[in-house]
Amino acid sequence: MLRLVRKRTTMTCLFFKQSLPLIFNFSLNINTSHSFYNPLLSRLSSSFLYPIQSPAVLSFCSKPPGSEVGVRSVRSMQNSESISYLSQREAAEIDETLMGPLGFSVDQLMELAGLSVATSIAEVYKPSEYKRVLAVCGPGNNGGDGLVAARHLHHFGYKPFVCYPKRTPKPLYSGLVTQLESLSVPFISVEDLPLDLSEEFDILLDAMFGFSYHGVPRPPFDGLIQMLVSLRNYDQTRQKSPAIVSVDIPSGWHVEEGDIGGAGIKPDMLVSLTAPKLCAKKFCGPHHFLGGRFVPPSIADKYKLNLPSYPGTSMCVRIGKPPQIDISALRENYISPEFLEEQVEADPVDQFHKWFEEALAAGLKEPNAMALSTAGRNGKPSSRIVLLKGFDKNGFVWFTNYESQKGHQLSENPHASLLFYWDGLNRQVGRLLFAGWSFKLS
Ligand SMILES: NC(=O)C1=CN([C@@H]2O[C@H](COP(=O)(O)OP(=O)(O)OC[C@H]3O[C@@H](n4cnc5c(N)ncnc54)[C@H](O)[C@@H]3O)[C@@H](O)[C@H]2O)[C@H](O)CC1
Ligand SMILES: [K+]
Repeated sequence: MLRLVRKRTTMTCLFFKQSLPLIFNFSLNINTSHSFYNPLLSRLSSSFLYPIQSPAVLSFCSKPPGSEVGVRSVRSMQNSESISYLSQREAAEIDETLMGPLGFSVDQLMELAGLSVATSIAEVYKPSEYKRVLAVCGPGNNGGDGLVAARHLHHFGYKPFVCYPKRTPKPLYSGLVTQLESLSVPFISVEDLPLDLSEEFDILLDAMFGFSYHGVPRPPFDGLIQMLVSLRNYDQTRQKSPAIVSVDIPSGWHVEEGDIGGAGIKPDMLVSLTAPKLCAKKFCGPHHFLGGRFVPPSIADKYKLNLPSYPGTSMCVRIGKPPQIDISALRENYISPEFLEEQVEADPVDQFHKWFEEALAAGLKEPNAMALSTAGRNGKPSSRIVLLKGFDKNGFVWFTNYESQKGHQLSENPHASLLFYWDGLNRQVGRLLFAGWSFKLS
């Protein structure tokens, strides 16, 4: 268990007098040539080596020393071997108990299940890349989860489509359909589905069958399942094929034995609800999530459920390890407006002010967070994130503990660098070089 201890200590404001100009770095639009970049750099760096004459002490603040105020524990993710799996009978029994003695309604549980599915998808597949979602919904509650998930995905910024060939004539289901229609979510019949699903959709949400499935699939679901199976087979060569996300059970799989025969759906993501069913042991896709954050302790105790805890207010939690990622393949294509030399403010602080206001207006999280790099007498650099507390023509202000590593390093070597990274604006602003720093007041 990792224990994070946050201490409140004497905070002292360090003020760095800006002695040297800012250099603005920005992400390059890969389609645009930025011939202004070098002249701009050379212009800005021409005064780079001027030594500071008299470091000024300008402003300070300090808080009284306090004691430890917060202890937070971080629970490590349980590994998938120790997690509980339910038989088909247990899953049905839990469902009945929840909706009987425990006082839940099916509407409530379905809403929470569908929301869990939508939030799991949003954790892995961003709408900027995986926008078009086809929810293929079956006749039972698994299909209802799919309808609810489609609604939430719409609100999360996806473009959902629904294929719901066997509608259940109950108010719960017709209500879910009406809600989707009121959002103009298109319903597509099986006949109108494109032959090649991969051309039209980025995510295929498999909400056909859950834990009550038996036997072999009857039409039209046999054909729909086959479409998902063949999609995976023939799309191997494509650069990007749609992600298949299964709700609770990969449809067509035996609820306990899994993909008997090996010719079934191979989802990329499985969202188990309440607890994984036995077939989930056979799931070998990269993303296994748990949803359905409504299990009371009496159920957990009775069925000896050993499940990962949900973080914070999340409606879903990953089971097992996240997939291995090829770090070298991580690459964003930054598309930014052109930034021309004539648009640059003469004073770098004015330019910073302009960009800082843009970062604020864009609603970025903590735009005042900046990497502060310092090195002590031994020349070994260290960086950390600190919060900017103010700036003007005279310098940039943040608070730090005088006794901290950075405090010590700055007392030995007054040179430091600041770097702001404003993701969302595709912009980083740095580096600010300083010489001269203030001393604590109290
Ligand atoms: N407690 C929870 O975890 C909750 C889970 N939810 C979801 O509900 C499903 C289980 O729902 P249920 O209605 O019992 O069953 P299914 O959706 O699996 O499907 C039943 C439906 O399918 C038909 N059917 C069965 N076998 C076949 C077949 N071989 N071919 C064609 N049709 C078949 C059957 O006749 C029924 O009409 C669970 O997995 C979760 O996804 C709740 O939403 C919330 C509580
Ligand atoms: K399913």
